Order: sequence, then structure tokens, then C-alpha cells
Amino acid sequence: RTGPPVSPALAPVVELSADRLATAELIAAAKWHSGEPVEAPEREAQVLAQAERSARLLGGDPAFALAFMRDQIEANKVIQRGRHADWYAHPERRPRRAPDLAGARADLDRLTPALVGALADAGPGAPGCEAELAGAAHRVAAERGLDGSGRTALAVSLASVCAGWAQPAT
Ligand SMILES: C=C(O[C@@H]1C=C(C(=O)O)C=C[C@H]1O)C(=O)O
Repeated sequence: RTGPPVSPALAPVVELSADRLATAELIAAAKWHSGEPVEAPEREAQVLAQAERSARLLGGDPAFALAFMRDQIEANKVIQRGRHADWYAHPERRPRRAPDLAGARADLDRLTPALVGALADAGPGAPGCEAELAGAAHRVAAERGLDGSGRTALAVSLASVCAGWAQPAT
């Protein structure tokens, strides 16, 4: 890359990632009641296809958007698995109601273009990206009162953000 480093605007990426993660407990509860496994490969393929389409529409890098959304999906499963493990061990914490999985997935489908757009707006990972990302994640985690597993999952969801686009030619 030539010229000065692009300053990434990472706060929206982090906020939207936290919004996406906030769906995971409800989805875990829906699957707990239905007996469906956490992992739904066909649904993941739909999410990734939508992300790729959004990246092309928004002028982002499809490969970068895909890597980013894979992390987002992994983070969601980290939370779901954690909730299921907790509910196996602690019957009194099990969810009494079965939330609507289709509704939660519709929420996720609205978040996908917003996330991919925020990633495209943030631009390539510039020097200082990791520090800015960590700072934004820390702030959002504090604002939302995330516990240890929530913070870990948020970090998982953001793992590729600073990798940026194609590596610049030097
Ligand atoms: C969120 C879900 O659970 C998992 C995570 C997904 C995601 O983050 O988009 C998609 C499919 C599942 O592997 C779901 O089933 O919708």
C-alpha cells in the first residue's frame, strides 16, 4: 500500500458483532427445546452466501467478508455450546420457554449486510488496527456487561478484522 495508513472506523463493526452475539443465548434455548444440534451447516452456507452477495453489492472484498462471517458464526456457536454445557450441568438454569428460531435467524439476516457494510467502511487493517480493535471491544464489553465467555466470544468474532483486504504490494 502506498500513502498514509487508513484509519479504520472499527466501533460499528464491534457494536454489530456484539448485537449478533446477543442472539446466541436465545438460539441456544430454541435448540435446547427442539433437540437440534448447535451446528447447522446448511444454514451456515446460506449466511455465508448472503455475506458474499452483500460484499459484492457494497464494494467490499468477498473473501474478506467470508472470513469475517466465518468468525462471526464460530463465535455464535461458542456461546451456544457454552449455554448447553451449563444447562446440562445445572437443570435449574435451563430455559423454560422455547424461543422462535426462525425469528432469530431473520434478525441475523438483517445484521449480515450491516456487518459486511461496516467492515467495508472500516477499510483495510491499518497499523494500529489491533490496538483500536481491542479498545473498542473492551468498551463495548463493558457497556453491555459481557461476562468472560461473552468477551471471549466477542474476540473470536473479531479475529480476522485487522487482517484487512488483500495484502498490499510492497
Ligand atoms: C445461529 C445458528 O447456529 C449456528 C451458527 C450460525 C450463525 O452464526 O449464523 C449458523 C448456523 C449454526 O451452525 C443457527 O442455527 O441459526
